[in-house]
Amino acid sequence: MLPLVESCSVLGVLWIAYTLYRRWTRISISDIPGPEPESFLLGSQREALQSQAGEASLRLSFIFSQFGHVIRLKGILGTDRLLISDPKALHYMYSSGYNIRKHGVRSEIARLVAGEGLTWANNDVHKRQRRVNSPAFGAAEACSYVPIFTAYANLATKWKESLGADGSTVVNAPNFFTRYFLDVIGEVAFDYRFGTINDENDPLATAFSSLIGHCSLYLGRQQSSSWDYWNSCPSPRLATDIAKELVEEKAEALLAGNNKRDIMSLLVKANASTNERANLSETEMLAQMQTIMVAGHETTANTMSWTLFELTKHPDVQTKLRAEIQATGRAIYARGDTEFTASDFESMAYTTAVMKEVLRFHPVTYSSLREAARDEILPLSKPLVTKSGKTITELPIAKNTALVVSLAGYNRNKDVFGEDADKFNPERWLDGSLQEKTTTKLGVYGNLMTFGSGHRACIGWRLAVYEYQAFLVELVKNFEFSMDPTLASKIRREASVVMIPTIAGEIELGPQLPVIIKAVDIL
Ligand code: HEM
Repeated sequence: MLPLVESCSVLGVLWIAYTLYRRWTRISISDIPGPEPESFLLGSQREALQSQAGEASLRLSFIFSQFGHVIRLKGILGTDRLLISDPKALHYMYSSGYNIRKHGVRSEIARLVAGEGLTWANNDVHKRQRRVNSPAFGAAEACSYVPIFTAYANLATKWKESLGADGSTVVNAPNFFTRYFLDVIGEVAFDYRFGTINDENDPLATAFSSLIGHCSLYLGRQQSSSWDYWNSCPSPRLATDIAKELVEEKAEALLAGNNKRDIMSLLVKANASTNERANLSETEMLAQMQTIMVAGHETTANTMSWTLFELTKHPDVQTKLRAEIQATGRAIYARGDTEFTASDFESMAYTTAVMKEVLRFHPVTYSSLREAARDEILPLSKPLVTKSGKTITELPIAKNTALVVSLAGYNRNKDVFGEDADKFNPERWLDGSLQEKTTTKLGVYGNLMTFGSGHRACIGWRLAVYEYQAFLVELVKNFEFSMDPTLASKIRREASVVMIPTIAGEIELGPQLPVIIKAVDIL
């Protein structure tokens, strides 16, 4: 047997030879400009994980704006990956089906958190799962949930009970919204009452309530060992057990001819009418429910928190928004109704503009990781100058190249959203300039990448938009929002699984956004 040193030397030589062979024979992206990595071992990973959400992409996009919106980043052990916010490249990627697939690492994380559901699946399995899920997420279904959204949003008036002598109080927005949006998704998805708003101790709510919010602070920032991470997570087993009972209950209701409209009942129904080879197994069905809970509550909850943050910074926007909400409210009253409907929501141009601007400026899912399933050529919107001085309009990439899609970077691309794309300005959605600028269509809402694009775009986006609007309308109708300026400057866009507000220096305290609220006289 060879002594250890000699064995290691042989292995080392083989590894170097293999690396050189790969370098000579494969398409290389090493000529694409990018920042110097912090070290060979970590590449730019630490910067990407420790800086604020989207910051790396926004800053780097700015630095390399003369080269276009594709940047090479170093991963661990010298591996290359591309950070992309170029509209044409993204359009190509998102219309390439599974040739540009979800990255294996992201699929694995999705499997650990939510099981083998939609966010985990790839290729034919994803296609099959998506087909069964789709009927539960159509436009009509989303509209039918508006009364539920409005009823829960109404409960926010409870804040009035805690106003102090000066007529104001401070609420930590993310804590509040996480509980509210969990209750809403419980009802819409399962027809199940979690009761977290009233601090009822429901076991399923406990299992879900912080699955992303709390755990992802660990996962995203890698501040602790994976052991700490799993210790901090609520029991996925418990969630599965309860989901199992619910699926059985829905199946029995379906057999008894009881047509319920919650997502799980619609899913059970769609599955029952799909032929056996194309339907979901029991494990897959349970994973869908876990997936919907995970994907569908922290996203909307944090979007609502970032909305309040912007409203505190822009009192003028708040005033204009409230005026439109009150005017629409009066029109609803005049026709003899009491609640906003989906078509009332759609008629509110300024409110919609504010929502789109928040979704553009604060995409809570700020990046997405893909990989090329085969050698590809990415078209570019603008010519890119490589490090060796070549100008290219197409970028060849090798099979398995990791592609970091910067949703945040694209949403602030000046070629798409105008020269003031770095500013929060709802008016851009009303002055007509965006339509003229936009050449490449992406996304499912407002040409934004906030809900992703293509065959893996957010399946719950319609539902999310109505839910978001119901809460925005109710809150702005009832309250005025402001913030202590010393705290406002300390708010961080924390790069967790979703973008969470925290306070600089107090990250270990979890999500924080202390907003001062005051009751508004309802006209
Ligand atoms: C503001 C709220 C939301 C935002 C910003 C958001 C964002 C996204 C994004 C960006 C993706 C695509 C990720 C990728 O490309 O890999 C996605 C996928 C997904 N979203 Fe949402 N989402 C929101 C709300 C919801 C809601 C309310 C639900 C369910 C009720 C939901 C369920 C899903 C599911 C199941 C997927 C996976 C789709 C697939 O892979 O086929 N989302 N979401």
